[in-house]
Amino acid sequence: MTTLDRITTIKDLPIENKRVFIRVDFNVPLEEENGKQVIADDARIREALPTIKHAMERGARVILASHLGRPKKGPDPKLSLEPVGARLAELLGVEVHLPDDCIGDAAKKVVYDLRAGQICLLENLRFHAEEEKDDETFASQLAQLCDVYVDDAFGAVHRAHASVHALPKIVRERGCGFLLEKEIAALGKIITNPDRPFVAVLGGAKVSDKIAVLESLLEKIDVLVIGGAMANTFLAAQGINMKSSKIEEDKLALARTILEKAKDKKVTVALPVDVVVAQSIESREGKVVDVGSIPDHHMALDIGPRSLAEFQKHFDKAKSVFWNGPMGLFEKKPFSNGTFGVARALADSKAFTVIGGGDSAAAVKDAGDGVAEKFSHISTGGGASLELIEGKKLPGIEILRR
Ligand SMILES: Nc1ncnc2c1ncn2[C@@H]1O[C@H](COP(=O)(O)OP(=O)(O)OP(=O)(O)O)[C@@H](O)[C@H]1O
Ligand SMILES: O=C(O)[C@H](O)COP(=O)(O)O
Repeated sequence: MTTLDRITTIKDLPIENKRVFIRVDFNVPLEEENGKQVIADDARIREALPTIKHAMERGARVILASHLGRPKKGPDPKLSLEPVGARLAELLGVEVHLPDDCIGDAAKKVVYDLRAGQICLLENLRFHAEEEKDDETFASQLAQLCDVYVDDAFGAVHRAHASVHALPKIVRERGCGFLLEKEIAALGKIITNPDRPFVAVLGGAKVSDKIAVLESLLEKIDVLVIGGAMANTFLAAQGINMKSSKIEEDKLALARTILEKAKDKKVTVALPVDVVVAQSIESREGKVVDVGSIPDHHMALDIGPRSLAEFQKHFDKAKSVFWNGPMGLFEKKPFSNGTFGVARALADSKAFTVIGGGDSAAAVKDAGDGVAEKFSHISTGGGASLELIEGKKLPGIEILRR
């Protein structure tokens, strides 16, 4: 359910002077520089600031908790939240206390010493395997730290993990932060009550990752625009020889079924008419060819300019757009024009534009100054936004309802 029905927002929770546990999603991309872990994109930290600031200003004792990466065997220094704490301290201009564990005496000591308006960030929740098992004992150890629970970790609400599910189940005073509220409102609007025409733009690497979302979108949209490696499979399904392009052979029949369903539902499908090809993903330059004329030993790595112009016609008429997945190998310059072109075209459209996280959100930030700011909503959740669009009930949201 994509509404805030029966969910209390932080504004209405009794947080003054209380110990308030805020589950955030600080699972940020890291890069190693001179042996140190450096944050490559701090968007998820910035997006959580309104909730954190609100709690501090209202005199709460703020306990932040997050996962980072997927540690397999207990604590891993490379996945410590310490660099995140340092960035947060810079952004807030206050000290952020960092206990070296999220439960037990280390955490209790720091949390119980907090005064009103002070803040701490617990160490990576996934250093305990119990987090991903939704373990109730682990959740009760976290519950010992707090009086009030706030979930602002949209990127993690599709996970039934202890800090997003078992914990709020046992904390009576619970609700959502401003980011979760904003995400539910924007994604909810686009799937429950979109202004029409409603255009979905899907791309990325695999059809298999997006079958469920594709099928559910077909019930709601007017136009389906497909690009990226995903389009290769659809073009091959129509009998086009994609030569060395990345395609999913075992999804050709499924692609045909989706195209038939789209026809039944009167959904217009727009596929690339030209592509940028090269002999390898390492090639320094690409060549634009029509989709039916890909030379031997060449692969499609981006959509071409005519495809972009065709897609643009749909964007110009659209009133709502949902975009997930890049149009090509956008990380490499010769193959980035299609993705950046779609980003700029959507930024300039008058439609309500929503990006479903992941690579497309990163691409929009690289597309040029001011492009990202022009989107109506860029979700901080990849998997979570897709599952919400599919119409699934997400455990971290449902558990907050009264
Ligand atoms: N034609 C293509 N050939 C090869 N790789 C491609 C092509 N088109 C897109 N890609 C690659 O697909 C990857 C993105 O695919 P993915 O399905 O993961 O996208 P996403 O859903 O936006 O990301 P996330 O899973 O992080 O939410 C990018 O690394 C991109 O370079
Ligand atoms: O980055 C994400 O999509 C969220 O933080 C969830 O992370 P996960 O896929 O490792 O559970």
